[in-house]
Amino acid sequence: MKKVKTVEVRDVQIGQGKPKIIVSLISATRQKLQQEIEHLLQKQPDIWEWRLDFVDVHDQSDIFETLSLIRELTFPSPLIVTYRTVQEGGHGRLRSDAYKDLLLQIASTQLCDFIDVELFSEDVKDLIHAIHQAGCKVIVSNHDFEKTPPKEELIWRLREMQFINGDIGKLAVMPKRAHDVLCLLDAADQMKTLYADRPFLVMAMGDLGAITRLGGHHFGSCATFAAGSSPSAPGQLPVDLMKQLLL
Ligand SMILES: O=C1C[C@@](O)(C(=O)O)C[C@@H](O)[C@@H]1O
Repeated sequence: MKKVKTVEVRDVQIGQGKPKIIVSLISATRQKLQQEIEHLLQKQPDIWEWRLDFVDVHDQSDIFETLSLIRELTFPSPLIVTYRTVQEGGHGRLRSDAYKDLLLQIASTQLCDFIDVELFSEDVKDLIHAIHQAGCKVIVSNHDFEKTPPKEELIWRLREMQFINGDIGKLAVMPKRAHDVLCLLDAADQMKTLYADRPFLVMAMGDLGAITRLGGHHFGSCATFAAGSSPSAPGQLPVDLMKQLLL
């Protein structure tokens, strides 16, 4: 087994100890986001994710003000900003250049710790490098909302995420049968045993995949996503339930 570098943000060590619980914020307005955060603060998630594809990103000064507020309310917990594209199950419709510009603008604000970059985005390696230069860490992600690709493909994607220098890799698939869940967990276990030199996380979505959200850490997953006011992906459980049920 390789030595896994942990990723540290203030006093949160990702890749060590308990799996970190990440709560996804999906409200569409600043006021609702504020209410959502105030409600969730008492549940003490480890990490926050702002799903930027749920808001209108055309007014950038508005986005930066909202980001600044989210940062203030959630600090010192680590904050991830994610703009999930429609190709990967989100609402984001920006074209490639605008997607890259947006992520770089966000990174340069220094108001978050991680930016999510989709593995199959254009010039992904350069984009990751530029985000690093701007002082932000990168979660490289890939989502298949239709199916679970074969195990070898899943391992290839996880390895590629670290090869292109993401700080953390993240893979989400949709299982159609129980065997798909086993396939994902098997891929994670092999990744952990043979290849991983940094943290990664995997999840199978939907009810069938819920077990991967609750017990994925036994197979190498460093964190798990929980729902804020409502789930940002199928199968997410509310934070408090997740805390009670983690296996
Ligand atoms: O990539 C992920 C994982 C996720 O899709 C899930 O299945 O929990 C939820 C998203 O908000 C996050 O960006």
